Amino acid sequence: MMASTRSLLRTKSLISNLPRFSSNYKCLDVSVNNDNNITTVTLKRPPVNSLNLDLLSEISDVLTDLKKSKSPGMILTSSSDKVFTAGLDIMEMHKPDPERFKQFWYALQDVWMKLYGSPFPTAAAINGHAPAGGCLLAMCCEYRVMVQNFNIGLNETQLGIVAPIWFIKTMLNTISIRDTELALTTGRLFKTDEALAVGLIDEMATDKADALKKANAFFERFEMIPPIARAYTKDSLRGSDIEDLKKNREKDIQTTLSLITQPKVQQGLEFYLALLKNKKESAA
Ligand SMILES: CC/C=C\C/C=C\C/C=C\CC/C=C/CC(=O)SCCNC(=O)CCNC(=O)[C@H](O)C(C)(C)COP(=O)(O)OP(=O)(O)OC[C@H]1O[C@@H](n2cnc3c(N)ncnc32)[C@H](O)[C@@H]1OP(=O)(O)O
Repeated sequence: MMASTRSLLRTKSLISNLPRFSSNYKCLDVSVNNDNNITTVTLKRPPVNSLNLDLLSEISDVLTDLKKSKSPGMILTSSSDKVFTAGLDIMEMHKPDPERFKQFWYALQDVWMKLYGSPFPTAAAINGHAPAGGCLLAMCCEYRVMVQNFNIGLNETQLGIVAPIWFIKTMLNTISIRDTELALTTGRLFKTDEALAVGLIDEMATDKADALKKANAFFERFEMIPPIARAYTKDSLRGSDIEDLKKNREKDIQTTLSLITQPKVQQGLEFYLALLKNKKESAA
């Protein structure tokens, strides 16, 4: 084979392996670092990146693309300078239309299964608050770097709701059983330094640039590790949690819908929404 043909074929195979990202994302920026081919996925759904059906569907799509293209790794971050994500969009849970809620919850399950179980390594550069669903996304990643002076945690009980079992398993995969129980029952939000002390995050950063630099450095650990060995090992650790949800997916949707539509839970959400609004009014 002529050298020029070989090089053309090599170029073609490189091109076919490059991640193909839709340019139509409305709530995400997706960029690939030329130095290490790591993809940075930036959440951009102002004001607080709350996770609604649209945003979750886009995250799910990008995770599929990354897996197909055999990406060497992904960093999740936010375009906001104070919120990573405010968690699930409360408006999807307040007086929900049942059909829409089912789609919403299905999309959340999809994101969780794909992110928690991704064969490629993942890191979160947490450059703002990460309550509830925000903490969940960060914990799905394998490594967390968080900018100082923000909050992270599963605070569901503070809203009068209960973190689903797969949220809990994700925290148990991250911190101790004892710390998980204390954190969940009290709905504790940890400041960055407290999160580091308990192991909820791996490193602190001074700002977003520092967080991205440290997150990028994480991937260097895998330079000499065969990706297949890495992926199988991760699956051995996390796969059974994912299988449990796969088996109970429909039941999980139905149970969540029936819990969330309980009048007491709806009243709790209304009260919480009012608190958020009042906070703004009293600050003005
Ligand atoms: C007995 C059995 C019971 C029950 C079982 C019940 C259910 C079980 C089933 C389901 C479990 C569901 C699990 C849910 C997990 C979640 O993720 S719930 C969401 C939790 N999120 C939060 O608690 C965060 C709330 N937000 C904040 O604390 C602050 O907004 C934040 C610190 C993130 C940012 O602060 P700041 O920059 O000052 O912004 P504002 O507070 O001013 O907010 C700007 C506007 O955004 C609105 N907003 C904030 N968070 C959300 C949100 N999560 N969803 C929708 N909207 C949100 C806020 O109201 C402001 O709106 P406005 O501009 O006033 O219109």
